[in-house]
Amino acid sequence: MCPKLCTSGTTSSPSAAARPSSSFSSWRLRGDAVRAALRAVPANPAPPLPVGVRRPQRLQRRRVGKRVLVLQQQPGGAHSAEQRQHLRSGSGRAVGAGRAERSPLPPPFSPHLGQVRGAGRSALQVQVHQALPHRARWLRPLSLLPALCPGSLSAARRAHRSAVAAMAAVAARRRTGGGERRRQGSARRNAGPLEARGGRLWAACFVSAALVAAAGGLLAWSSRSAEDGVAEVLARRGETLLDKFVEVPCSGDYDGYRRFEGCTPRRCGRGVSDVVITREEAERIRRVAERGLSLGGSDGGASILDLHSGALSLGKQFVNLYRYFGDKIQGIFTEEDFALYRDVRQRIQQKIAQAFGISSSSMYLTKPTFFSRINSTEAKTTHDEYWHPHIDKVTYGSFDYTSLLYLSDYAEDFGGGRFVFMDAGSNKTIEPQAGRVSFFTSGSENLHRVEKVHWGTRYAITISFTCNPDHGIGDPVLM
Ligand SMILES: O=C(O)CCC(=O)C(=O)O
Ligand SMILES: [Fe+2]
Repeated sequence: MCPKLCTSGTTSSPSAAARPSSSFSSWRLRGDAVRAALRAVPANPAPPLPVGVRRPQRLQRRRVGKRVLVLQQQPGGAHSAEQRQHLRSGSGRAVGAGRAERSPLPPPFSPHLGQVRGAGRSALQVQVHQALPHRARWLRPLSLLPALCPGSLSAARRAHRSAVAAMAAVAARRRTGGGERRRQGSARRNAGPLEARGGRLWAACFVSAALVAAAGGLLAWSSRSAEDGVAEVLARRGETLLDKFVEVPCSGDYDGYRRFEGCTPRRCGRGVSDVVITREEAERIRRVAERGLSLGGSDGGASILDLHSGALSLGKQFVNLYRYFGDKIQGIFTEEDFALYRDVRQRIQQKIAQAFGISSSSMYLTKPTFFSRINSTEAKTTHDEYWHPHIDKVTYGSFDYTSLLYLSDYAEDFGGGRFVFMDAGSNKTIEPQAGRVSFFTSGSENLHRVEKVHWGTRYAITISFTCNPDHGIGDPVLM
């Protein structure tokens, strides 16, 4: 048994010279110790980009029916030069359908910025605006106050002015003595009824405004979870969905790629199932993720671990787990962990094949396949910005079918962090729960994003499939 984590069919092992030397006595090393050790690692020359790796494009247009979707990528693409270097100089464990190739670029969250343009009213309304701060939403109904009771407002203002005048008169009387008494009396007499009337109106108005604010607050509360726009919940946490499937018209995205009949989507859509993977299995996989990610972790809120390439978030960059930890990672993962991964992957693949009416054997696991761990820590680099709307086929190229296996529970382990399909008119959300599998065709018919995580930690694993055998990869295995 190879003590290192390998991908089936590969024989290469990390160069000993490139490994951190002394400080790695245990895989339990975390954070600062790991960072310090890695600083001691000499930089490696960057070989050319692997064949087949798509260079990030700054602007991509996708046609969805009559609508034009413009996707803008952040400057620098998905990875900085430094990050690319780390990964390119990795151990080269990836295997595509039996042929060796170098490690792919890591998967991290697509830092794509979604933006939609369209002709007139038929344009797809992608709601990417920033949510108002929570308190501002509560206050918003108060702006309706003048419209609700303008009369009472002016009466209240008049009453206020009269009261001020009366108080001024009292002060003047104190200053000037009894001569002013008569005038003050009349001022008070004039102010009295007005003040009372205005006060009552003001109180009534205040109460109604408070009611409106409360109702608005309630609305804001319910829509806060959606963060933006109208949302329909496709899968609620707590329910057990057997086989939920919603068909959506395919985009033309697949036309730009070689078609593989019997696999390339002709029928598009999205599905959710809570019975493919058990909660116990999800919890076991989550423990694998926790162990792997405990070796590193992003300074920002989003960390990934790609079992296939070995890409692991560390600070503001990525390192290759296999390269930098070498033999030291033995003990982190067991044979059973990988058998479980394979089993889970197979069952998800079969589920997808069944839902889309294709043969499971025509689909191939593709890269990247990765664990994600998200918390509410502020993003430090664009790689931490997981919440941007994106299309997997644009982001990852080879994807035809995307699946997500959730490993923790929305509203119990974390707040925010729901998955959102960004549809015209009404977004559709999926509330993660441990063991829930969500899958969908990867084209722009399934534009999506993840809500920001407000508290707690969210774990998931992305497992995706391609129809092109050349883009297929083997399951990661412990050899
Ligand atoms: O974690 C999720 O729910 C979605 C992640 C995602 O969109 C992706 O990996 O492309
Ligand atoms: Fe995605």
